[in-house]
Amino acid sequence: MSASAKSNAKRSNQRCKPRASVATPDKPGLAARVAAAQVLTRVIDDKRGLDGLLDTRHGPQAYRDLSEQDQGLVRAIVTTALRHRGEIDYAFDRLMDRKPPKKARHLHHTLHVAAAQILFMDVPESAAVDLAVTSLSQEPRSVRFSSLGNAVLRRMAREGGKLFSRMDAGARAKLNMPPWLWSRLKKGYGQERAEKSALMHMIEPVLDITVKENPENWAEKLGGVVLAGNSIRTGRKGSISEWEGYEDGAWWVQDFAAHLPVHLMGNVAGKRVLDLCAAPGGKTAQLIAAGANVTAVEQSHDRLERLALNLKRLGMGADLVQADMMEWQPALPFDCVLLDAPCSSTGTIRRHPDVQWTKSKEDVAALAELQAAMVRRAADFLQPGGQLLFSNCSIDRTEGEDVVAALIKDMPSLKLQPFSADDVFGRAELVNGQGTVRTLPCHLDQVEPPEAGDGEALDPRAYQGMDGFFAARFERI
Ligand SMILES: C[S@@+](CC[C@H](N)C(=O)[O-])C[C@H]1O[C@@H](n2cnc3c(N)ncnc32)[C@H](O)[C@@H]1O
Repeated sequence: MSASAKSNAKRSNQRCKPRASVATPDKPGLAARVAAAQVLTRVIDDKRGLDGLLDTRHGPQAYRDLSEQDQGLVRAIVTTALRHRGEIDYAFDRLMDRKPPKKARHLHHTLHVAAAQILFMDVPESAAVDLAVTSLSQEPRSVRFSSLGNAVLRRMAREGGKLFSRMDAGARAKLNMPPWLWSRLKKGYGQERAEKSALMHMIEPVLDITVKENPENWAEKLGGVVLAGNSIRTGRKGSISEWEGYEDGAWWVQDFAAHLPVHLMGNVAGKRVLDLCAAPGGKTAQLIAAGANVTAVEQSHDRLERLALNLKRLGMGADLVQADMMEWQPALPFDCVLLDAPCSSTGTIRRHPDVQWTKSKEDVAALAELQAAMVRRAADFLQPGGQLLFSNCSIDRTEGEDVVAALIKDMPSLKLQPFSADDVFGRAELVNGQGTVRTLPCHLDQVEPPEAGDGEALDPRAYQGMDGFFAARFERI
């Protein structure tokens, strides 16, 4: 071969080298593991939310190309890896003699995907190890780590379970929370409630729904229990569109905690109610079901569309406005305003274990400032004597109690109307000394699981707990 042909062949070989992240999914189960590592990379390194990444229209190509069954496997692996992230790091720290470079991200995420299966899932360990090592050896950035991966994962399969034998459940759960969030919880609510909440984060809960009417009837049909009012804890997880009553719009998914703010507004029948930051519309639906005339304001076009579709399924109507509430101006003041403000969503970690890895204390501080500005703006939309309900799904006091404490000091036109246990179905533990409602994942931990039906038997802990939420009620002077 001539020198120039050799050099052309070399160039062509270089062009043909497999590009980063293209692994040949030639073994059963490999494509799902490759996709799981990609999704985990986007959550941890790019701080992207899991819901968007596991969307069958917008998720990464490697995920969208999978069968429905493999997509389910990816979801299970990634959520397990996120729920147990601290334990997995702890195990690797003890089992690796030589630490790989921090920037070896493909290696890092592939090992986490394998460890989630080995330590916490019902997957044959040999398959989890073999597929991880194949994935490493097919990826140019990681090929040099494949024997290291093989050694550490085999060791994890042999010794991983024993590493935790002397650690109590609370200490294990604490490992799985980023240190900043753990110290906020401990400082805010004490060691016991912080540990119990961390434990709840490790279990995916069953779904709660709110029904338009006949809660007892629906609880029986869906194998659940009535928690209070129209809120039902079903005995189920999974694909809701196949459940009885979904098509007919008899109910919508809403955690017990998320259903409280509208309940706390009292009787809204016949009142003009402004629902700010309204999508996807669980609280809009509650307000309409309670007989209010609702104007719902939402900034995001896509999310407003989703709200409209949700109301359509429920056979409900409201005035829908796409606007930034900080700019919008209504023609007339309202009797009541609900501001369910954007927040860090740290109260929803049980259902969204990515949240604690995508949000930071800087995000919390910025959101708390935004919430304070939003409450001030929301007060302008009320007539004198009108009621403002401010809520969000953060478990950080910075976004709840602290916002309210500052408003009490410097906003004389708003008077806090404290809640009592009677406002929350007699549950005194949900009302704090400030007179605001503070729920935590460790609350509502005595729910009687429904009688076992013929469906999948669930961990009884999946029936306990609730989302973290905050709610404060003001009167406009
Ligand atoms: C926590 S979610 C609301 C959940 C909703 N209330 C429910 O119960 O289904 C917050 C919503 O506020 C919207 N939002 C954020 N900033 C806004 C603004 N300046 N004006 C109007 N909506 C806003 C977001 O797009 C998001 O849909």
